[in-house]
Amino acid sequence: MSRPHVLLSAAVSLDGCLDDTGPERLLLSGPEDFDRVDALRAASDAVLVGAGTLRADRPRLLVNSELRRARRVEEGRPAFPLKVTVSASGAFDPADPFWTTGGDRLVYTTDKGAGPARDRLGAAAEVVALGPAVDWAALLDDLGGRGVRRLMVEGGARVHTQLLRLGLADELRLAVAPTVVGEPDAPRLFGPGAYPGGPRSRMRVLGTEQVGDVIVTRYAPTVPGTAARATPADRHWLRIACDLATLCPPSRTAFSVGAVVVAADGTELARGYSREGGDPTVHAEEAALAKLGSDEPRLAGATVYSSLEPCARRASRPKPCARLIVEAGAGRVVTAWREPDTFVPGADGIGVLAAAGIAVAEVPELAEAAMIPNNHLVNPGTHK
Ligand SMILES: NC(=O)C1=CN([C@@H]2O[C@H](COP(=O)(O)OP(=O)(O)OC[C@H]3O[C@@H](n4cnc5c(N)ncnc54)[C@H](OP(=O)(O)O)[C@@H]3O)[C@@H](O)[C@H]2O)C=CC1
Ligand SMILES: Nc1c(N[C@@H]2O[C@H](COP(=O)(O)O)[C@@H](O)[C@H]2O)[nH]c(=O)[nH]c1=O
Repeated sequence: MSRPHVLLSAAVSLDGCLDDTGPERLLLSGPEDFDRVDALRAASDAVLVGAGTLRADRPRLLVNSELRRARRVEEGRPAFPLKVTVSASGAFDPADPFWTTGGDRLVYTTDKGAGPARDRLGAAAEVVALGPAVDWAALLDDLGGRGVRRLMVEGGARVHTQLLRLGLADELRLAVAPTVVGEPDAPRLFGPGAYPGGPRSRMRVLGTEQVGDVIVTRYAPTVPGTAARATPADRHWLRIACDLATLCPPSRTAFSVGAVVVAADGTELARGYSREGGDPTVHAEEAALAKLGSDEPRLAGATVYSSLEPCARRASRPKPCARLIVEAGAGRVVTAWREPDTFVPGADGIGVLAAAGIAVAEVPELAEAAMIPNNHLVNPGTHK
């Protein structure tokens, strides 16, 4: 089931605070920036805040522009995005404007929190219990199942911190306001703890703009996931591998494949594609790995992204790519497309990797992109 695109949105002071400690909500954005936020909400299927933000800010979380609401309706969408919140306690005040304005509302909570939440909210919201604890991956799966494609998360600190730490955010859109809060107890955007890749890993900057007097920067995570399910950063690297496949010299007797090797801190180590450099039989993963010394320390724990499942048997070379990956010491493979029977019936590169203890994540949403440069070779009706 596909999860929504998760956009973390926040405004911070120059010292990284989301708010001050006073009773009034601190407006870090100016009018132009609040209008940018309104446009982002209008482009989202759902907007989420934690219960702490509901208590501190009493937000309405509406699309304020009438024109934007009208456009949504013209497109066959509800005027307002779904409003979502998360709570363990289920302690809500039904008089808060979150529950009395806008469109549909949804609460994710624990088995324990569901009773109090239902008692207090009645018909104002649907309450979903996710077990003894709220598991963010399950929450995103559930939203995906409801047709939510774009989720905008508007904080607060604890919610942003968890989504970034878990590698579940596709993008962080951060407005930095020209002000310093200076209070030691003011809430900071990200709390202390371990983040993917550690402090030396760097996100990608997707773009930056000045909006009124704030600077808005868009960041995307780069650190590979660690589990059998692909993360947003994994999909980014795999898209690059699929793009590389389009660079392959054409062939009627071999697949066009792209590969990227990425270290555990999100640094790209090498990339390659089939028949790169005029070698008529070199494979993408082989070409990428050949650019690294066998003593490259970052290979241990690296992830190999390959548009096609690494090969398990080959006629032209002694070692198939699945074996090369095992011998290189990489810990994980992410791939878009299982090898069809076109050239090697029953090839099971994923099986070879799994037998060697390598975690394999498949991203079937990108299979079509991986197939495009191979359309002349495969009949889509016969893919396994
Ligand atoms: N400048 C900006 O852009 C923004 C600023 N803010 C500021 O941030 C501050 C609020 O941040 P914060 O206090 O961290 O609050 P959050 O909005 O992150 O909410 C935290 C609460 O959400 C619930 N929650 C979070 N994660 C889970 C989970 N995994 N399982 C179950 N429940 C969960 C809990 O609710 P419960 O207690 O009910 O169990 C928890 O207490 C305010 O000062 C606000 O003004 C907020 C948004 C944007
Ligand atoms: N203070 C602050 C933000 N706070 C966010 O805006 C929400 C309230 O929106 P509304 O219901 O429309 O008033 C609030 O709950 C919090 O998520 N956002 C920003 O872009 N910039 C800011 O300076």
